[in-house]
Amino acid sequence: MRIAIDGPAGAGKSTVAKKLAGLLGYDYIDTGAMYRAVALAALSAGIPGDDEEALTRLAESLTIEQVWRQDGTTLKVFLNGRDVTREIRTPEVSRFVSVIAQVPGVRQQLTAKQRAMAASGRVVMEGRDIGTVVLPDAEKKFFLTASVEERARRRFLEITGQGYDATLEEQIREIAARDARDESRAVAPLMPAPDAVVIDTTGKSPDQVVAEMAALVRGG
Ligand SMILES: Nc1ncnc2c1ncn2[C@@H]1O[C@H](COP(=O)(O)OP(=O)(O)OP(=O)(O)O)[C@@H](O)[C@H]1O
Ligand SMILES: Nc1ccn([C@@H]2O[C@H](COP(=O)(O)O)[C@@H](O)[C@H]2O)c(=O)n1
Repeated sequence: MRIAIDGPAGAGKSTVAKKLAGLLGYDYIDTGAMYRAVALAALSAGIPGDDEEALTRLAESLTIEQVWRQDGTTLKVFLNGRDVTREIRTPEVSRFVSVIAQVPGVRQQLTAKQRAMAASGRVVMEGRDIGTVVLPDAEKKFFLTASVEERARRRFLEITGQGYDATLEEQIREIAARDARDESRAVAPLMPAPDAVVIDTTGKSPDQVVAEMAALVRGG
């Protein structure tokens, strides 16, 4: 079974996707990490966000690998063989990623790589367009949501918990800006697939959300 999980930033996709994959013994693929790897490579190469040709060539040339340890927590991301797991999460990459994600050629390149990665089945894949574009015939599709304030609060707690400086207002602005770009882009805009189960995670713990999803997966 291929399980697609989509939704906006901070809805809890990675958290529940890892737990669900661990529970089912499935592979886990974080497609946002792949867009982040392209953004990191573009920043390093000094390619601007509006150079669609250079960004597309770059996305085509990169080797992006993910190594998932089925302990329910550990995903490592490698860019051309180098571990970039931490580097792809910097604020600079987070600001740039939804810009390069608007480039149709970049999306085409990454979609092809993602389909190849899911070919074995038994996979939980999360992102923004998995149920609509990457795996439109996935056996189970979920779309997670939560209010902007709730998602920003979660991100704020995560960042400050790691010892970094942040304000809630700045997180609300950043998440709202990313939502706007993801929802309005011409190719593969963020939206639920017509056959996705929509789950509002506001006020629910990750374990509650995973239990809800696992019941739906097992129930067929
Ligand atoms: N149901 C939940 N209740 C409370 N906090 C949650 C819940 N789900 C996730 N979180 C927390 O919210 C933060 C964001 O979650 P996560 O990274 O899983 O979101 P995401 O949808 O994958 O975001 P992004 O698309 O930006 O990667 C994390 O700190 C996580 O621990
Ligand atoms: N299938 C996807 C996945 C991600 N994106 C873009 O990447 C950004 C970062 O994603 P995270 O899940 O790591 O936060 C996201 O804001 C999208 O712009 C995408 O377009 N399609």
